[in-house]
Amino acid sequence: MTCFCYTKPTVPLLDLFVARSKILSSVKPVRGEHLVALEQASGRVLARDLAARIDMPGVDNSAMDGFALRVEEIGESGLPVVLRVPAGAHVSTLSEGGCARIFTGAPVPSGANCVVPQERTRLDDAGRVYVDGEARPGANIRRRGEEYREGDTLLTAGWTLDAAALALLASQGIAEVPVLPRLKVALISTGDELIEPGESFAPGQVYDSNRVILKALLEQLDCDVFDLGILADDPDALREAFIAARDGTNLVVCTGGVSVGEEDHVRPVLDELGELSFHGVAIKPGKPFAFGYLDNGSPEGVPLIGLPGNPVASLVGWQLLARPFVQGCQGREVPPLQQFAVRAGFSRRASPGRRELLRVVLDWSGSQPVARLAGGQGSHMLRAASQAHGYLMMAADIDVEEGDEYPYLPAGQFDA
Ligand SMILES: Nc1nc2c(c(=O)[nH]1)N[C@H]1C(S)=C(S)[C@@H](COP(=O)(O)OP(=O)(O)OC[C@H]3O[C@@H](n4cnc5c(N)ncnc54)[C@H](O)[C@@H]3O)O[C@H]1N2
Ligand code: MOO
Repeated sequence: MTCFCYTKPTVPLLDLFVARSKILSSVKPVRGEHLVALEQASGRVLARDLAARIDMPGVDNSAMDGFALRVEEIGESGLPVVLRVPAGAHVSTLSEGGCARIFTGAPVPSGANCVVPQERTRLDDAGRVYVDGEARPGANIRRRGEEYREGDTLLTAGWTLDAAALALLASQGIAEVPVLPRLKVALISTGDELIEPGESFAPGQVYDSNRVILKALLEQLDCDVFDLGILADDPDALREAFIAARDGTNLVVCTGGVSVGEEDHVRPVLDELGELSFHGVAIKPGKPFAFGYLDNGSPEGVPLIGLPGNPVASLVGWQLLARPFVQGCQGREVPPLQQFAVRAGFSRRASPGRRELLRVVLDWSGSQPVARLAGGQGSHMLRAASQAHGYLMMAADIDVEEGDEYPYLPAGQFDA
């Protein structure tokens, strides 16, 4: 008699932080660099350290609209205005016994040692300036090079060129920036039940939500995404797609079909076309996360990340494991997980053998924030995930007690 035995030997699940260091130790940053125009550089990753070309500020200049003068010449009889210095003027010289009308950002004339804001001055009919209150040498003068000097490092290799970084480079007159190549990522959904948003729905079908958000998340990180669409639960289709995906890409990401049922083909096809590194992480949701390599003739192969099909498990697997791997491969610095202690506003039974990442909102109505469940916690329940401010991370096998503190992971850290 043939006996179908579904109980396979249990492979121990990897602890979340062990899985994180394992995947991060596999990072191989993209190589090569090219120049892009500053206005095309938003979100790109800097390929080399960049040094300042000019002192900042480039010249001693005024921090205020007012009058530049010599402190020691301030007296009862006032000072005549002998110069007018708007921003953009050349550096001039202040003659002895006079003061200069000056504007914010304008070069302070040599000889002057203080700028008095106009609100603290009076002007008489003869055009002489009188100072109210104290004036100190150096006041309201931004000194040449006080922020940094020519040759100082401005930004280091691996820096993400966000708005402030671009402004810094523009302030140095830099018009082109050396950046790393974009990471090329192939993206695949698997599942006979999946249909595209916008298509008409029949009971039993499921709209593919994972691919939509993964594409958006990869693009937010400035990856070049090759969207290979939805595949049937069929090993031949998956094999063909993996073979197509491994050529000319730096990474393959797929969702669904990564668990242990006979309709789950990711792991067997990966075993056939490459090598599994690990499969199964002790988190809920997100357990059947898989990481390995597809052979493509190169010594390293192409990394493959298999995310679970359940939508919240896919999102959590992305945020905690896939995203830091992508950042590392892009040449970016990978920040550690941000977490701080927050009180639970509920009690809950622990999940056996897995850390559970509860989707919570923070209630700030009291003196301290309290975490409340954002809604249903099933790994198929996207509504609570969409409304959550973050995750309260429960330890495996330890119940949550209302009023006790637990690590809280703000969701904002997972935004690009
Ligand atoms: N016998 C066992 N069954 C399951 C286990 C297990 O350990 N033993 N693990 C469970 C866990 S945990 C998860 S998570 C899921 C993940 O399974 P798969 O990665 O194989 O995903 P599928 O079976 O293909 O789909 C699961 C679920 O998610 C829906 N889905 C799939 N893809 C998408 C998509 N792109 N967009 C939206 N929804 C998607 C799919 O329709 C299913 O409902 O396995 C458990 N089972
Ligand atoms: O990852 Mo699953 O239940 O842990 O969704």
